[in-house]
Amino acid sequence: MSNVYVMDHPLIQHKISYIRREDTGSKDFRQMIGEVAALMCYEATRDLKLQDVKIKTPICEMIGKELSGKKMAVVPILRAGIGMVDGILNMIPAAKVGHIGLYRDPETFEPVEYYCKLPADCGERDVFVVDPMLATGGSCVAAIQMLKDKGVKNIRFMCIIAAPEGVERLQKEHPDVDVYVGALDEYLNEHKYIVPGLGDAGDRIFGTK
Ligand SMILES: O=P(O)(O)OC[C@H]1O[C@H](OP(=O)(O)OP(=O)(O)O)[C@H](O)[C@@H]1O
Ligand SMILES: O=c1cc[nH]c(=O)[nH]1
Ligand SMILES: [Mg+2]
Repeated sequence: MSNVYVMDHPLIQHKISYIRREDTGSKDFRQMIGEVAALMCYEATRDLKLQDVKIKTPICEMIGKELSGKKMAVVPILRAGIGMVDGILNMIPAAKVGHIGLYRDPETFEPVEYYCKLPADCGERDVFVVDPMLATGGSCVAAIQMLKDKGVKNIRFMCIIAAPEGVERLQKEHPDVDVYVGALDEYLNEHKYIVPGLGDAGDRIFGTK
């Protein structure tokens, strides 16, 4: 079974409360989503492997450390996932970026695929799938399956707010995928929105409602 890490860092909690507020406008919402993503990326990369490297400072030679693992890619689930990309690239500038377009059908709540463009070598990369919201889990389960179908083996999923129902489904359908959650909320309402949540993340990032 995969691991689920719920963030307890005070800065992350503080910023999530700010974006939850209904009176936070798109400009601040977008900025905070990026900041939370960067902080979560910092927490979610604690286990990256290091190797020794010989370097020379202006003073002397020394053995330093450098990342030794596989190359990485970040894959946002469109649209809302786009809001997390820059924050993660600030931490991992060499990561490549793939895009998976899914929207949730408002009647059936099932994900509908409309776009997929991934780095050609994504099968050789460790992939972070990112989306601010994990509600029923349908979207992230579908996105992760699309990546596995392209040969990606090491996948992590990062979201800012999750419902327990979605986490359970994701763990059941992809037990090999570790999950990084900014805040674990209470339940889904009759429209499958997360309660208390923050509303529709995509609309709030892009100002479309
Ligand atoms: O876990 P689920 O029940 O699948 O719901 C979560 C999905 O819903 C939202 O996307 P939405 O369909 O609103 O698309 P958008 O990002 O274009 O707004 C959200 O960003 C997730 O992708
Ligand atoms: O609460 C929710 C559920 C799905 N998508 C969102 O943007 N918010
Ligand atoms: Mg949306």
